[in-house]
Amino acid sequence: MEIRQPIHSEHAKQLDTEGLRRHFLVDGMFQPDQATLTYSQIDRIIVGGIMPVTKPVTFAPELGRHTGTDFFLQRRELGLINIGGAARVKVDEQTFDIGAREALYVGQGARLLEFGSLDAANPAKLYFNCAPAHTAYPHKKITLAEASPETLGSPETSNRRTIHKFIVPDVLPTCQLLMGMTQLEPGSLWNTMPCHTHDRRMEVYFYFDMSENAVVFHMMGEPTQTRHIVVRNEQAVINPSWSMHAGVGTQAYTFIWGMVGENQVFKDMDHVPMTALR
Ligand SMILES: O=C[C@H](O)[C@@H](O)CC(=O)C(=O)O
Ligand SMILES: [Zn+2]
Repeated sequence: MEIRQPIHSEHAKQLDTEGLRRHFLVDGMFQPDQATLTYSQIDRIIVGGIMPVTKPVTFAPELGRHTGTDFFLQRRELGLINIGGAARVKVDEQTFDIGAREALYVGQGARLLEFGSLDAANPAKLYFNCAPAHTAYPHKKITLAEASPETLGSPETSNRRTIHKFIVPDVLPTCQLLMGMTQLEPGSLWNTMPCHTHDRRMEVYFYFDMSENAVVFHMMGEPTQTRHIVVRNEQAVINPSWSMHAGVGTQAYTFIWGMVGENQVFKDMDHVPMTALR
């Protein structure tokens, strides 16, 4: 498991391209028959990918070595969204079939997790966020139809997109984790612009549905000190609370956002006036 230290905005603004990528970009998340984990000390979120191909991937109690607990989710909750083929996930005695673009919430206290693909030729790709938790809420599958949708933007401003809120208080209770998936309409290239910060929550953006030659210029930094990171298919960016976050692609794309921190109010954002951006 890789550890990322928290970072001050005064340090971040001095970084060059390589430095920004080292601190904020998460790459190579999907490895055959493996789980990959990146632990950010910002709100202690763990970001990762699970791609079972020839055999199931398990989260056995030993994984608790990373968290100093008897088992991995002893004091944590986990949310995942499947961006690949059909998956079967076993959580202790329960079994969940998670199709493409469906989500699963696993509450605190789950000991044994097993992630399998139903078809090795079209393996599941389970992108997950995991955060410290204080109580056990029920495990729950969330379909795309159950995710509370919100369509924003317009073709004129190239930001027409639908925000599918999978893991939010309107859909199910969690300790702190919020997750959703934002899909851009063909020809729309901008996400989250006009942009915002939320000093009370950090956020990770994971981009996918991109062709080999497509890139997203992900914008981050203090609103008056913006920087960009060139992001390719299936890469994620860690956005500290002080950082704005938005992106523009060379083609339409989809991304998963996940947030942890102080509150769970989706609309609790500090909107940045367009005239303030530098
Ligand atoms: O705090 C909320 C997050 O930044 C995203 O939900 C925004 C987003 O998906 C979008 O506007 O495209
Ligand atoms: Zn945000």
